[in-house]
Amino acid sequence: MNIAILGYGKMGKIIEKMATERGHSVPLKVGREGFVASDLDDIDVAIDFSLPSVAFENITACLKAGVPVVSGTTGWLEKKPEVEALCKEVNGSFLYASNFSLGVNLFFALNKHLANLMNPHDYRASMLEVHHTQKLDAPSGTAITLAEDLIDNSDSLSSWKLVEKNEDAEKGELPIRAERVDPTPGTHVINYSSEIDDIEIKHTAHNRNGFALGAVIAAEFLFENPGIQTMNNVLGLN
Ligand SMILES: NC(=O)C1=CN([C@@H]2O[C@H](COP(=O)(O)OP(=O)(O)OC[C@H]3O[C@@H](n4cnc5c(N)ncnc54)[C@H](O)[C@@H]3O)[C@@H](O)[C@H]2O)C=CC1
Ligand SMILES: O=C(O)C1=N[C@H](C(=O)O)C[C@H](O)C1
Repeated sequence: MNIAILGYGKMGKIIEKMATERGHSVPLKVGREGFVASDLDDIDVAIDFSLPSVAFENITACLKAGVPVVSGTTGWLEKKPEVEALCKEVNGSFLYASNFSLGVNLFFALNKHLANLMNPHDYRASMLEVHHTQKLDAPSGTAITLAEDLIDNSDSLSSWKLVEKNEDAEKGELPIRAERVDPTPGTHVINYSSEIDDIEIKHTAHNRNGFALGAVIAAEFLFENPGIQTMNNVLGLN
């Protein structure tokens, strides 16, 4: 495939390496200069790992040009319903994931199962995410997915809150703490605490390779399977 990489930063460079190793070409790499519609001629799929402030514009430009888009940028999700509406209107293809690594997608499934198991019991849930200091958004997109899935499987929680200390959350709120420590690629911890004991699950990314490989595999899948897709569909985790 001819892949366009929108956002040629830390992730974009690894995605280029993974895509090339899997036999794809990367004729278009876009940085802060942006792009125009004609740059997308001959592009089969675009992969956007850019900035929260430009992701929406990049994605909608691709969809309007008839180019399928894999979106990994976090921190812009209030506009995702608008993107999905546009995607349907133009009969396009779009796949967003807050995290493309196989390990985190398995961790998402584990989180839902654990939340369901813990639901009837008297434990206080909390979350910690740790990332590098260049990260622009907090909490991470992955933490938001984990929080939404946990809350969906809990009768006592109805929302999440970004906090300095767990005690800053009210009843019914899942506290999420965000720490910024270099060079952390991404760590997520979910803790259930009682007077008697703690239960904890943790995912630690050792590098960014899993995110990049997952994004290229998602692009291959989207090219073959048009429409609005998910990582669960890509990985057969449904
Ligand atoms: N979903 C996932 O699995 C993952 C998502 N991410 C997310 O991907 C995004 C990028 O992460 P990094 O590569 O670490 O950031 P980065 O800051 O290293 O790279 C972003 C790049 O976007 C470029 N850029 C600026 N304006 C642009 C424009 N108009 N169009 C295209 N590119 C433009 C910047 O010059 C920069 O090189 C972040 O939102 C991050 O949270 C990161 C890792 C995994
Ligand atoms: O910005 C990052 O680096 C990461 N962002 C994604 C997120 O916000 O969850 C995925 C991963 O944790 C790395």
